[in-house]
Amino acid sequence: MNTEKGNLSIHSENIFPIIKKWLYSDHDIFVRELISNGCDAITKLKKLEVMGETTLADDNVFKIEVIVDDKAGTLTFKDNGIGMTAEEVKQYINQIAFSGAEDFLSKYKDKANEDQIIGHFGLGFYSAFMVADQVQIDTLSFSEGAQAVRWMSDGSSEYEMSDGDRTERGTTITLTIGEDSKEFLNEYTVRSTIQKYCSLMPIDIFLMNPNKEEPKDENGEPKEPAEPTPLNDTHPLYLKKPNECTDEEYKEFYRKTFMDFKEPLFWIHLNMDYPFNLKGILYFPKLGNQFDTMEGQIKLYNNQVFVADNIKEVIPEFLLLLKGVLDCPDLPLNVSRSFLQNDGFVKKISSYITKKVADKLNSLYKNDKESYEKFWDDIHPFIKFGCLKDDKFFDKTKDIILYKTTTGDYVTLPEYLERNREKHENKVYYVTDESLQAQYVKIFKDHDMEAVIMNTTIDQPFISHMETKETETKFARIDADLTDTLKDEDDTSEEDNKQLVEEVQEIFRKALSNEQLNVSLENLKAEDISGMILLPEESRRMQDMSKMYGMFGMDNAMMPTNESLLLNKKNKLVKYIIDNKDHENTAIFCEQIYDLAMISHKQLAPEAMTKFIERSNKILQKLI
Ligand SMILES: Nc1ncnc2c1ncn2[C@@H]1O[C@H](COP(=O)(O)OP(=O)(O)OP(=O)(O)O)[C@@H](O)[C@H]1O
Repeated sequence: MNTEKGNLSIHSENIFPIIKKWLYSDHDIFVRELISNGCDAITKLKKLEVMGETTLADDNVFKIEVIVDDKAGTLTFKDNGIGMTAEEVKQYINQIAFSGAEDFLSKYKDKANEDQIIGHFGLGFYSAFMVADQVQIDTLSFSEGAQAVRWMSDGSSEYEMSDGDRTERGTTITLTIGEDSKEFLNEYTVRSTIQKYCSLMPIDIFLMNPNKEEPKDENGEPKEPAEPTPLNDTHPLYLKKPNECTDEEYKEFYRKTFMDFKEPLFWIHLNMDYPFNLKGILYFPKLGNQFDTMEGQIKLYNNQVFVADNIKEVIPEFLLLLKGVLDCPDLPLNVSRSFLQNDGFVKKISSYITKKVADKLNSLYKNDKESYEKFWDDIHPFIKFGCLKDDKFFDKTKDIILYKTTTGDYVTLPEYLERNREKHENKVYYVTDESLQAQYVKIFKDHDMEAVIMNTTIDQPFISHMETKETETKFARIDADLTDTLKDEDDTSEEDNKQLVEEVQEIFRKALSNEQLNVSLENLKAEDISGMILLPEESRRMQDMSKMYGMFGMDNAMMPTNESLLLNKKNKLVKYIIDNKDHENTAIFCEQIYDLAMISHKQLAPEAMTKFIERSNKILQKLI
């Protein structure tokens, strides 16, 4: 063939700089594009062999080699696939590849980042120019008597084609890396890029570096080179049938894929062929400690080619808290994200995944309740978040939501309500901080009562959600009010009691110099409790909200607190105060009782704490 020069069918001379800039954020995807072209070329040849169209040598081993040569300034992708004839290069590279790129650019160039297409599928061969000043193709078609072809372009929309000298079937694509993309001449960068995009591709990928010093043995002699190992796993576990996979294999796949050496709790193997093709494994990770934010990672693949992490248009948001791999060849990934969001097919996939997750949780609850309870502390934030986000998920899981009680066991809401019906009907008492509220928990325990532990960030919105769904049931924090169970009979008449309360309130207000203080009096069964702070549930929720949102600049101190001091009429100290209003010790008793009640309600402010310590010391000294 004579050397042929031509013009690519691209209208704008400036197309390369535009696309380079536009794709700047992840221009490493050219690695994925060129390697997956190599995989396709090999897959096509395999198919031809199956069809009897060609025979392969007995020692034929399919592979893709990536060669980083920093001295020559090149990065090379070599496959032994189907190859191309001169005609095919003209058709596929000069026309299809470039017209594809032009089409891509005209569609997306104005949309900038906010509407990027998912993972830039469809960019193909052309993406090489994002990093290369020059691209050379050397290819030899599998067809008998084919002539090798060389094609070159410097990205200026002109190309040159001539006979090539490749002697083995397949294609080599050599990129002369441009000045501002030199990182792709670094073996480590190339390796991690291949691992990012190609770790599950179906053909073995090897990385070579001809400039690497040969390893030497202790005598300084060159060592026998180690057998090269591929960078990828060509048969990812999710392709196997679930009943053929062992627990160890699932754990191993998890470790390898997420570099997480904590064992996952359990997993769901998705394997669907109809009405759409979806395979994958979702793992429920173990939370490291309570401070770990739940941050999952769902890797999306298209026929074993990595697309992107955590695409919330395809995967329901709450599932992004899990870790997993999903491979869906049917997804229309070369469209914009906003299209995906509104696509009925994508919605079906997403609700299928949600259903599978709910089914798995239900079957675990039914068939292995012991493990389910054991996992609960790790999985509950995820389930609760799912309930808040997705009504269907809530409907499917509402009966298997557990509540950890202060007695240490796990119960469902109906179970809790049933076993506490006598003491407080339709009311769930909860603890948000076990150590801070220890005093209240103790009182509950002393009276054979139980509260549930709701101590994570998700619990407050979850409680509100439950109250809208289960309108009969009310939730109250353990220090919100006093149940009748804690009170003893009181034979004081209402009128007398009212008067007494007013008197005691006056004494306390004076002692504490606090005219706003609300005091109430009850006959508590536990005599040794002098006082408790009660804060109505609604007021506390308001306070919490204002703390959370900073209440639009509103000063927290301006929020009415509505806290009230409940005094125990049966307690000796309280009795003493009532009988000795004017005694010199009365004020100090009032202050101390108030602070003690406050301490088991919330943390004292620094100033109050200092006073409390000083006063406690003074009281002790009086005992000498
Ligand atoms: N390594 C290769 N071996 C054989 N043919 C190739 C190779 N690379 C590219 N081609 C041919 O060039 C064509 C265009 O490649 P390009 O990567 O631009 O698009 P594509 O692979 O068809 O689709 P996509 O845009 O999804 O990557 C391919 O369809 C294929 O026929």
